[in-house]
Amino acid sequence: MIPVLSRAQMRAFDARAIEVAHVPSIVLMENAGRGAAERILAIAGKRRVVIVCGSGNNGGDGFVVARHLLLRGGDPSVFMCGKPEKLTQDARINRDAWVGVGGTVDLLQKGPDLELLRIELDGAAVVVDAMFGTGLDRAISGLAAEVIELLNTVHVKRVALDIPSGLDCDTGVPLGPTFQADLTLTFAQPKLGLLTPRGVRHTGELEVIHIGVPSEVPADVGYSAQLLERADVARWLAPRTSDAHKYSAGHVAVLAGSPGKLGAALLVAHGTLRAGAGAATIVTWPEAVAALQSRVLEVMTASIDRDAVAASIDAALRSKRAVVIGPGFGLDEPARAALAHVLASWRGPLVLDADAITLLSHGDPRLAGVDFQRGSFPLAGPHILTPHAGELARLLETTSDKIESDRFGSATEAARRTGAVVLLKGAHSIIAAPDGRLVINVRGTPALATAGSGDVLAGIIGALSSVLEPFEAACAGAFLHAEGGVASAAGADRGLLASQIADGVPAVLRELF
Ligand SMILES: NC(=O)C1=CN([C@@H]2O[C@H](COP(=O)(O)OP(=O)(O)OC[C@H]3O[C@@H](n4cnc5c(N)ncnc54)[C@H](O)[C@@H]3O)[C@@H](O)[C@H]2O)[C@H](O)CC1
Ligand SMILES: [K+]
Repeated sequence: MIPVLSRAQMRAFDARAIEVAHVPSIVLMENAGRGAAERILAIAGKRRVVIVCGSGNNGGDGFVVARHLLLRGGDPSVFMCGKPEKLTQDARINRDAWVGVGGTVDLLQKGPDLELLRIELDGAAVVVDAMFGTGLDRAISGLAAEVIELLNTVHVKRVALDIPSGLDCDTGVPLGPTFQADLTLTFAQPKLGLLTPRGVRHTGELEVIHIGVPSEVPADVGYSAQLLERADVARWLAPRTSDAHKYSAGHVAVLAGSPGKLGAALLVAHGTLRAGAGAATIVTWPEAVAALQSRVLEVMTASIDRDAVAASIDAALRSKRAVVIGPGFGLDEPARAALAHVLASWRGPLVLDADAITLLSHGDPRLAGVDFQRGSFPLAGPHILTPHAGELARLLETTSDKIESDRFGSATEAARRTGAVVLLKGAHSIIAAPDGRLVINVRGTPALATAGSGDVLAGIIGALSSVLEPFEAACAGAFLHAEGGVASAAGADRGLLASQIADGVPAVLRELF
């Protein structure tokens, strides 16, 4: 896993690299700028690269990029937006080094100067944003804001150094006018704000440039989250042994579906089986069972007697390894009674999704005996909640907008309050544990935003939770779901069916082992 840092942690990181690891800041800047220049040269070749530098260290990186491009046969052109007398020490050294190799700097000081920038951008291959990085602490205004608006309109590949100027480093919320990058080359470690759905819209593709800091530094200074990597999932999941039989691989009960919403139950079961469960049983309402019997081949069914909810669920859950509850299950009294009984009696892995989360958020004391809003820990056992922003907003009694503005904080808060692992869905799913661990899955494709996608995810996690700890099951589930979608979408950004996401999973598993 790759540590993801906040603004404050990034500052501590720099300080530690400089003071404890004795890597001078000017060396870090050189490594950052040279690494970025290599990447930009690969895109632009000999074509023009326009670099706009601020007066802080982000601008310093920009001067280093310019020098390396020029020395390797590129065609850099440098503008400075900011007062030369405000250049930081390292930025000044690198401005002078750029001038020393024959470079020039065009100062942008007033509106009409933008015309020169516009002319230079015409026909350029790349524009590099080196205006603000982790030092940004307020909305960009004045001439710098006009520069950003101009850069955002030109048809030139936009590359941001470290962070797109204008984006909040911690939340990914644009503070005002914000550079719209196609590619962000971030230095040393990914930053939190680059990985939220809002942040991603400004970040574009994300690449990390190593700047020569010893690898133990992030752990020394602490980090807020971790990026999930393929190797993590490969380490957790073991290949099946040759003597596996269907029950040793785990039998998952799926409490889902209701008349008119049978697809949800089928998709959960499909996801469960594709992710390696040995068997799946859909446990649902009698009329849903009747309708399912003509449709399912690989899945078993059991019905919940509305007059004997507890007894019929007990019978259906006997010898099951994990339970998934919620998709299409309903919000009526029998559904509530079923959920209350499962919460009170089932002590194995439990994945709560969709209607189960909505029922929980109504705060019915019969469900868990405790009120979430009072900050207690009502869910006992290895539980995983898989809300989207709207469901989490209901659970935390807030708005989706507030959740989206602080996804990391919201997921962490929900995990702390419920005592469950919380997977917050979205363009980048995040997984929070009650102990504060936070993991981000950046894999996936826009094609995953399709009806039933969440049902498949719940099913995949259900299968994994019968063989892994809940936190690992949720992380690995997010990975398999995303990669299954990528495999089946085959490059398309839409048109994917939820069942195809599940169908992509076995090939992803094969590649992992
Ligand atoms: N990660 C590393 O190890 C390295 C990072 N480097 C680069 O340094 C920047 C951070 O540089 P810093 O000088 O701290 O700040 P900025 O350049 O981002 O900003 C300059 C300055 O601007 C002021 N400011 C903040 N907000 C505004 C605003 N809205 N309008 C006007 N002025 C504003 C504030 O005072 C800032 O200090 C990091 O991102 C990397 O790119 C180094 O290369 C070393 C290695
Ligand atoms: K920048």
